Amino acid sequence: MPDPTAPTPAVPVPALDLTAITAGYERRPPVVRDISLRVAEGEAVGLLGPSGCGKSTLARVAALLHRPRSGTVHLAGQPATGFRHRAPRALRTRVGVVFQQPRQAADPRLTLHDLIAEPLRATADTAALPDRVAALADATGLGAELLHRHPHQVSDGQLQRACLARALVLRPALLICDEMTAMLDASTTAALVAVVEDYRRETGAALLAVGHDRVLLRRWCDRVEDFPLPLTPAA
Ligand SMILES: Nc1ncnc2c1ncn2[C@@H]1O[C@H](COP(=O)(O)OP(=O)(O)OP(=O)(O)O)[C@@H](O)[C@H]1O
Repeated sequence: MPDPTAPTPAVPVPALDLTAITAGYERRPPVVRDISLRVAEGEAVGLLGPSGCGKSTLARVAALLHRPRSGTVHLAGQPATGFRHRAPRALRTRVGVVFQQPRQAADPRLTLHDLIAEPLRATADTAALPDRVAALADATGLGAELLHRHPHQVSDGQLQRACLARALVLRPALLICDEMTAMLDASTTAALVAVVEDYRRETGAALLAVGHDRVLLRRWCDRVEDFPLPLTPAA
């Protein structure tokens, strides 16, 4: 007989819980229909699918950058949808995102240093800024000289390193990599994957990695899902 006075074991709270997400653009038909996906605390999930199937749209919903038409997003058990405008900053900063095209993502007016530092400047934690930027530049393989350059003065690979450093600067509990390595050569891909793995080992952060490369995602992730996903959340 189970002991009724025994404490109930804590139910693990997923890092990300997307439930019945439908999302699209303007008045067009939705590109994501009734999709659910759960990423457990500390888990790395790969999301595979052909071009145009809606993976990036779902990733943007998960990153709280695109408002779904219906469905809910929970981050570490906290509802992150249903707000009148954007989700509160405290929720948005729990997620770090890296996109495929660093030139579209990076503000061309900022030096790489400021690109990395900017999210931290908006917090009360500015004292940590020099050390955090230096450590991330080091981890991502950006030499000090590169940090003074602007995006047009560096290669795509160098800019993507800076974008990854920026995504990690607030130490997110969930990192979303949307085709992060699609434009990169094999050695830069390996270097950036290693940075993410080190970060996850150190912090226990969860990962949602979106891409086309099944071999890479299989190697990188605990679980790989094909898009469209099952209509019920993964166990
Ligand atoms: N800002 C936008 N405005 C209008 N339609 C969009 C927008 N972004 C994406 N779409 C459309 O939504 C659909 C899904 O796009 P999405 O980028 O989510 O797919 P994807 O699976 O990530 O593709 P890829 O692997 O090529 O990046 C496509 O038909 C695309 O044309």
